[in-house]
Amino acid sequence: MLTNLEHIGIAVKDLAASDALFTKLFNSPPYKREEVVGEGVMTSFFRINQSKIELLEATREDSPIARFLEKKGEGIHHIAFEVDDIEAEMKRLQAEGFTLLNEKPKPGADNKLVCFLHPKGTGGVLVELCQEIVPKSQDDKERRL
Ligand SMILES: CC[C@@H](C(=O)O)C(=O)SCCNC(=O)CCNC(=O)[C@H](O)C(C)(C)COP(=O)(O)OP(=O)(O)OC[C@H]1O[C@@H](n2cnc3c(N)ncnc32)[C@H](O)[C@@H]1OP(=O)(O)O
Ligand SMILES: [Co+2]
Repeated sequence: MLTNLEHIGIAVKDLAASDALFTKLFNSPPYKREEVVGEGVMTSFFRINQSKIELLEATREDSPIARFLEKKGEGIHHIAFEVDDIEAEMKRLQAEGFTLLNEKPKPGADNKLVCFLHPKGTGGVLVELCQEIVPKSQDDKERRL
């Protein structure tokens, strides 16, 4: 089940310059920076109450962000939804005819497992599903309660 709009991803050319711009806009600095090597990105996260904005800068030429910037320039790159069970949701969406861009959940930023849906099948919007990674010990503890 999709439970929440988790974040909006914005592709930027220069993370330092965009951090400064969005800090002014939100009147609040980013709460973290994190590199996701598998995606070829450096991210920066802002929180506005319940809402989260993810800025993404490419760290290599074959990164999806580098390709997007080349073709479309800076701007909204994807929207991400929180899900309670990512594997079940991937199965459901595939059965509904959506194209998954990864067969298995993969590591994202901010302690999440993620999966992307091809924008060609989602009205031209790149959609990310994400599920929080629960530390094994905490998961076990919750099961015992
Ligand atoms: C930080 C980790 C994680 C998190 O935790 O939040 C992230 O957010 S990582 C974000 C970066 N990673 C990804 O985007 C992975 C998924 N993306 C992809 O697999 C590819 O980018 C893609 C969507 C399959 C496109 O790749 P490719 O086919 O190689 O590029 P093209 O440029 O040829 O695009 C084909 C087609 O799709 C349109 N397109 C591409 N990107 C987007 C987009 N972000 N939103 C909407 N549409 C997009 C592109 O315009 C092309 O259309 P046509 O020109 O009409 O053919
Ligand atoms: Co994202």
